[in-house]
Amino acid sequence: MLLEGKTVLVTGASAGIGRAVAIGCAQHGADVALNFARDVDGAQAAVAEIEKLGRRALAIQGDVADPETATDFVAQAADKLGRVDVFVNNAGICPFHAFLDMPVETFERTMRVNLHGAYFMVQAAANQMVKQGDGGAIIAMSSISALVGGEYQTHYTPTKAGLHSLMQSVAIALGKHGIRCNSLFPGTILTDINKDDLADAEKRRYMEGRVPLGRLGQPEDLVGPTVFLASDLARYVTGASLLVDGGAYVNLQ
Ligand SMILES: NC(=O)C1=CN([C@@H]2O[C@H](COP(=O)(O)OP(=O)(O)OC[C@H]3O[C@@H](n4cnc5c(N)ncnc54)[C@H](O)[C@@H]3O)[C@@H](O)[C@H]2O)C=CC1
Ligand SMILES: C[C@H](O)[C@@H]1OC(=O)[C@H](O)[C@@H]1O
Repeated sequence: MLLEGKTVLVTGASAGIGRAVAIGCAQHGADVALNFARDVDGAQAAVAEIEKLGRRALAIQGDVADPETATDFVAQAADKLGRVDVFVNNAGICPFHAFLDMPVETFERTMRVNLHGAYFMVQAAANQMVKQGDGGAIIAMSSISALVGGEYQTHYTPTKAGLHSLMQSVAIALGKHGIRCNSLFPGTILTDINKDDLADAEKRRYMEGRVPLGRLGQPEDLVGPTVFLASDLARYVTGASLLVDGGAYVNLQ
C-alpha cells in the first residue's frame, strides 16, 4: 500500500478526475478529504465508495474561488482526519469560448477558480504541512494545455501554465520543509468538462487520431501518476511535470 497512513486532500472531487483520484488514493491505503462545489450526491457517493474500502472519508463543500474555502477545507480535514500529507489541486473549469468576444466574467471566473483558487488552497495545505513538520506532497492537475494552445481556451490555457509555474516556485519555497510540489499534465480525458466539445463526432475522431496509444483518456488513467507523486517512491521528485496524454503532445506527424 503506497499511501498507507497518509491523508490526502482533493479539490473538485465529486466527479471526473478528482473523484477517480480520491477513490484511487483510498485504494492505495489513504484516508481522503474531498472538496466539492455543488454536487452533494456525487460527493456523498464518492465518500461511500471510499468507506467501503475501509478508509476514512470526508466531503466538505466550498467554492475554491473563495480564499476562505481553502482555510476551511484544510482546517476541517486536519481536525477530522488528523493531518494533511498530500494535497491534490484538481478543481477546474473550461467554458469553451472564442477569444475576440470573450466575456469578462468568463475570463475572470476561469482565472479565479483555476489559478487564484489553487494559490490559496496550496498555501493553506502547505501551512498545515509546515506545522506538522514532517513534509508532504502537493500535486497540481495542470494540463497538456500548459504547453500548447487552444482556439477556444485562451482564458484556460494560461491558468494551466500558471499552475505549473506555481508548482515550480513553491517547490523552491517549500523544499526546506520537505514538501514536494509537482504537476500532472493530462491530455484529453473523457469527463464532463469536455462532454459538449467532444459531442462533435468529427472533433472527437480528430482528437482520438492524435493519440499514439489510440484512445482518449479515462479519469482512472490519472490515478497511478498521482499515487506515484504522492508516495515515497517519488521522494526525490519536486518541481517536475508528467504528461499523461497517451503520447498526444509528441505526435506532430
Ligand atoms: N478532462 C480533461 O481532458 C482534462 C482535465 N484537466 C484538468 O483536470 C481537472 C479536473 O477536470 P475534469 O475531471 O476533467 O472535469 P470535471 O468537470 O469532471 O471535474 C471538475 C471538478 O471541479 C469541480 N469544480 C469546478 N469549479 C469548482 C469550484 N469553484 N469549487 C470547487 N470545485 C469546483 C467540479 O464540480 C468538478 O467536480 C481540471 O482542473 C481540468 O482543468 C486537465 C487536462 C485535461
Ligand atoms: C477541457 C479540454 O478538453 C481539455 O482540457 C485540457 O486541459 C486539455 O488540454 C483538453 O483540451
